[in-house]
Amino acid sequence: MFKAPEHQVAGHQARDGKLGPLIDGSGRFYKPLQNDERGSKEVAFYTSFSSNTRIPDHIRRFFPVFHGTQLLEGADGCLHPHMVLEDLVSNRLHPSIIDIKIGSRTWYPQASEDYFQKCIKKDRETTSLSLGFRISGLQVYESEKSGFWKPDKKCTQSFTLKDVRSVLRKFVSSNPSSDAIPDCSFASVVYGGSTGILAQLLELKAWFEDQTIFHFYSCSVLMVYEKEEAMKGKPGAEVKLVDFAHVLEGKGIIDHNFLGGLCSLIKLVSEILTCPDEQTSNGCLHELEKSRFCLENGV
Ligand SMILES: O=P(O)(O)O[C@@H]1[C@@H](OP(=O)(O)O)[C@H](OP(=O)(O)O)[C@H](O)[C@H](OP(=O)(O)O)[C@H]1OP(=O)(O)O
Ligand SMILES: Nc1ncnc2c1ncn2[C@@H]1O[C@H](COP(=O)(O)OP(=O)(O)O)[C@@H](O)[C@H]1O
Repeated sequence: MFKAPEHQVAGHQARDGKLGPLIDGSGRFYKPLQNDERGSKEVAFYTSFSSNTRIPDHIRRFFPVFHGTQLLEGADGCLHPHMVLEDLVSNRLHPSIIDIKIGSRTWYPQASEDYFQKCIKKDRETTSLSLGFRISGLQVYESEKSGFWKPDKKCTQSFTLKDVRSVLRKFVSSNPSSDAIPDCSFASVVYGGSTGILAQLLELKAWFEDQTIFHFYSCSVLMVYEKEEAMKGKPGAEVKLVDFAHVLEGKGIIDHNFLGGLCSLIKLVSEILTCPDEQTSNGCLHELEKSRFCLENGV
């Protein structure tokens, strides 16, 4: 029985008759091929990546395993080709997830004028240009009672640099939805340690300093952890890469756009580990949370 994934934080969603990813509980994630060239480009990337013997195993583990394509019925009732991918969160109960779109430019060389204009507008209006990445979506598990803190798309799209710093703290805090200063309770176990997120990002960076096989435009780093594990001090946070609809051949050139964004993310995560107590203001989050509080409480 196929259904829309419970834990999707960004991207196109299967609802209102529109196509979006599906899962069937078997540990596989079925991503529909978009019907312009994006779908076929992503399949081409997975096919090329899967058979490329120059990708070391310690790097391959950052990518979802690709199991080919399959025709499935979409939300519109018609059959559509889907990429069959490893479901990156199927082994988790309450995954805290953040999707970070890397690169100061999300448009690729040779993109159409319309696509370029659309991307550059988003890059300028978000932190992509200033910071080298933007947060595309997130959910942070808080408790059985309050569930996930999941800012809506409008809020996420308006994150300023200050918000991004704050959200990266909230992501590893036990009080993400509160107006209080994020407590960063899980920073050391999630971001730190020899196998934590910072170590994984540094491993990826080392590869990106060398690899000239691919250029990853508009690709996201997904960071995932489970609060229950973090509370017990158990490592288990993971960094993954998703969305390869705009990957180009690297042609012997370093992917400076991705590498720059990755370095910037590494810097911000490192700062949280060195100064977990630093106070941050929530910017738009404050306002949105205040209005949500007012709505919920009839104020
Ligand atoms: O449709 P939209 O406006 O939500 O835009 C999608 C983006 O959502 P955003 O608004 O930036 O959060 C979406 O971004 P996320 O994956 O959500 O970060 C993609 O950029 C998508 O384009 P493509 O499939 O990568 O070519 C974008 O899809 P297209 O508009 O290019 O179909
Ligand atoms: N292999 C996967 N396993 C689990 N979740 C995934 C996987 N790939 C993507 N997702 C979820 O779907 C979201 C959107 O994925 P993405 O590939 O960027 O789609 P789109 O091309 O529509 O933007 C991600 O933010 C993540 O929450």
